[in-house]
Amino acid sequence: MRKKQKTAWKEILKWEKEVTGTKPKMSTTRKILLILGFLSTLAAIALITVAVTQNQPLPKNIKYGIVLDAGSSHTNLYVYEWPAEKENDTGVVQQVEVCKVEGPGISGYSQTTEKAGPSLVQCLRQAEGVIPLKQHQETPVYLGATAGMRLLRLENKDAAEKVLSSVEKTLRSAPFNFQGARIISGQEEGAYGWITINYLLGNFKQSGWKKFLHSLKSVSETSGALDLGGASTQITFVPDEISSESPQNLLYFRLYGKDYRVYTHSFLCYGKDQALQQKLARDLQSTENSSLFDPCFHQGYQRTISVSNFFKNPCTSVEKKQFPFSQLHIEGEGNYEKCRRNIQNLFNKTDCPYSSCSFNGIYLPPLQGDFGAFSAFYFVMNFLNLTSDDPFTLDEVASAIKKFCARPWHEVKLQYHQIKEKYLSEYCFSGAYILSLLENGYEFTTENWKRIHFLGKIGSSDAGWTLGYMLNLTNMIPAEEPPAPPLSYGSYVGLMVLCSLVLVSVILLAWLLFHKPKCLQKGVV
Ligand SMILES: Nc1ccn([C@@H]2O[C@H](COP(=O)(O)OP(=O)(O)OP(=O)(O)O)[C@@H](O)[C@H]2O)c(=O)n1
Ligand SMILES: [Ca+2]
Repeated sequence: MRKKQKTAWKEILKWEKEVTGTKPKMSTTRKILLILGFLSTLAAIALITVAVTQNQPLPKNIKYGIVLDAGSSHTNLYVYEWPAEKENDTGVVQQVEVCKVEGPGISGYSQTTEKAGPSLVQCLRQAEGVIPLKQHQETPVYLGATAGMRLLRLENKDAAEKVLSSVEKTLRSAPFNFQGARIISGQEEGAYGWITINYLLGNFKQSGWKKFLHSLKSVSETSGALDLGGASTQITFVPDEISSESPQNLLYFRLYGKDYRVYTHSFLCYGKDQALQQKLARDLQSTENSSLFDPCFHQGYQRTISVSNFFKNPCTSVEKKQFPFSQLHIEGEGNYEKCRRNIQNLFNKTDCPYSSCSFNGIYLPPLQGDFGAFSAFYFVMNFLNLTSDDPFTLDEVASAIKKFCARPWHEVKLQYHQIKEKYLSEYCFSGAYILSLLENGYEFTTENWKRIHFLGKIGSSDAGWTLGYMLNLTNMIPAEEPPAPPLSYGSYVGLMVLCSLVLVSVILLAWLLFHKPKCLQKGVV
């Protein structure tokens, strides 16, 4: 190979000697240019190597946090993780584990309060397996209880305190850093749900073009949050203009250097389980015997409820009445229209002391922007196959629910035998209730219906209040935008490579122009 090359060179020299009649000779300028070119190439290579190696991100230092969502129907334990050095960035915290606690929500332990804490042990063990042993002690653990415990506190304060003590005892005995177990307010629940989805959607901190484009628009580009639980429901959004009519519904946040004026309201007793209880309590008022035909259950479905326990609940106690029977037999009729009319009675639209209201005389400013609807809004719509990316119209949704409600129970049960009977039997009611709440309660129309997005997860994280709660308690959302390098690591390296390539090309071009190899000279080619 080398021999071949040598011969080729000899040939070229010979040919050059023949053409020019002189020995090939390189001028001093060319020599300098050649050396310069060579040195520049070396410099460019060195520059890229240094950029890539010196600025490589350090090995990730992961932090963890645990939040238990003690809901009315059940408790979920969430484990979150984030890179320590990016703590204040938006969208860096993500859910890595969720564990559903066996049995009822903690408010379900009102008769056996000492068992509330131990019910959480299995999920705490699961979290121990996910988080590296050496980080257990530094991992914060929070428990927030929602509407189920708010109701228990109203019904029996002592029992509610005992349940909280029991869960606190268990959480303190876990190897993590216990940070508190408390009942959060409906306002907090709404606000943290709104923070969670906007954090996960990346709506708080914008960079580059997005920031520029958004600065041109006057409206705040956040998404509203609709949360439907078992015992309460929350609506939270940034209205177009805020009036100070109902200060208890307004919250002010400063996040990443921007002010947000947020409207929120939590309706206790309007979660889907308590709404059903309320509906049954009203139906009972006009019942003479122990049988009740219910249009919101499928035809052929039967359920028996105990009347004595029924009115202990603060959501139904106003309807309390003496009945000559202790058991009530409910029989399904499967009639969607009748069910909607029946549910409508839960929303009192007559009195409104403000410029506009949702229902029961509660202030609601005009709806604004997109909404993320999660928890039971998602569970129910997902079951009914109504959550596709190409959104269904309000009419399509109504007719799908109507069709589902009209199906006989034995057929539904056969098709969905894997689904818990409690859930399955109530999807007809829940579908109708969701439409009533959104259409009659909040007054969503055919037009703005398409701005509701039913979502279970955003990325790997569940939509819900827990992430926002942890972000707030760990001070992970700064009020002011933290200073950030103008370029990301990837863009920086890319730019270095591009500049180096341009540099080499310019030098090569200059060399070619000065050197003028024979092949580029006129007449040779
Ligand atoms: N696959 C599922 C899961 C849950 N549910 C129902 O959805 C409702 C709400 O669940 P969730 O959002 O978990 O409510 P909680 O957090 O328990 O209640 P709250 O927020 O009111 O305290 C409950 O009635 C539950 O039975 C459902 O229909 N289908
Ligand atoms: Ca909930």
